[in-house]
Amino acid sequence: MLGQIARRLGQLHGQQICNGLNGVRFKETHRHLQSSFKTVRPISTIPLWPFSSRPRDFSQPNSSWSPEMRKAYDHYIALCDTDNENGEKTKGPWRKLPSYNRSIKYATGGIHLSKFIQAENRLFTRSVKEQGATFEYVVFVNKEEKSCVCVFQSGRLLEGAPGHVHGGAIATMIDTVTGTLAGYLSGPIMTANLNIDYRNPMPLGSVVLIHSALDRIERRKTFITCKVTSTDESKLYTEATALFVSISVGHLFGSRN
Ligand SMILES: CCCCCCCCCCCCCCCC(=O)SCCNC(=O)CCNC(=O)[C@H](O)C(C)(C)COP(=O)(O)OP(=O)(O)OC[C@H]1O[C@@H](n2cnc3c(N)ncnc32)[C@H](O)[C@@H]1OP(=O)(O)O
Repeated sequence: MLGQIARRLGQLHGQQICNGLNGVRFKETHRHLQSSFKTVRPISTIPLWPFSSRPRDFSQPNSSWSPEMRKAYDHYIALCDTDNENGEKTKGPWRKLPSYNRSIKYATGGIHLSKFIQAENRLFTRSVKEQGATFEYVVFVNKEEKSCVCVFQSGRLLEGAPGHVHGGAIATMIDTVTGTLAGYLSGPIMTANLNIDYRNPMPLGSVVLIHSALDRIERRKTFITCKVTSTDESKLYTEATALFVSISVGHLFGSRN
């Protein structure tokens, strides 16, 4: 099929050049030929796949981010790999993970599959288009320490108790961050158990850090601990433990491991 698409594109490409030559005097033909070559790209640069192959990373700074969110982001970005003045890479302990609007996009070839498989589905935390209205977050992992930190800014649509973040929204973020770490360390997983202690109410619109770390791995079980604090870490909002069980992809389609 790809061969057919390539041949068809090749034909169209040739037609465009030939059409440009028809009935045109030499000088004009020459000029036209030049402009044809300027505007018509060589076949090797024409994407054969009709869709964009670069998924959008939703964890990039945007105008809804408060100065505190941006400061925390810049702090961790400075601890990631950087290029120095000589163009050499300096290794940093942290790595920023991209964040897509469907988890299928993390799988090999998933970017393309997501256009066909239940294409309207969206990851819960990335389902609202209005920037800043719900979950603004970015996750950094530290491979050596088997830990991660998420900088999270809650939006106005996440209200629970008046002026404060809904406990379910906090649970969603804890599941997302601990699940991201478990998936990063153990491959495909699902949440089996999540225990949460809400210690202090979290003001709506505030920026917090969600720290997650590996506790232990036992057979198919990955145990993660989690603490949610203010950005200066002086205030503890929430504590949690989570258990993730490794699954085969078949598990998502009804078959047991
Ligand atoms: C660059 C890469 C980055 C990756 C970046 C990815 C980005 C993407 C971001 C999104 C990240 C969102 C992360 C959300 C993830 C969900 O929210 S998943 C949705 C919520 N979870 C579910 O719906 C799961 C429903 N439950 C199930 O499907 C099944 O019960 C489970 C959990 C898969 C386990 O079933 P099973 O495979 O048959 O396993 P089973 O033999 O029963 O148990 C295995 C072991 O676990 C234990 N166990 C099972 N359940 C429990 C339990 N509830 N409590 C205690 N122990 C248990 C068993 O006792 C057993 O222990 P051992 O005998 O080995 O000691």
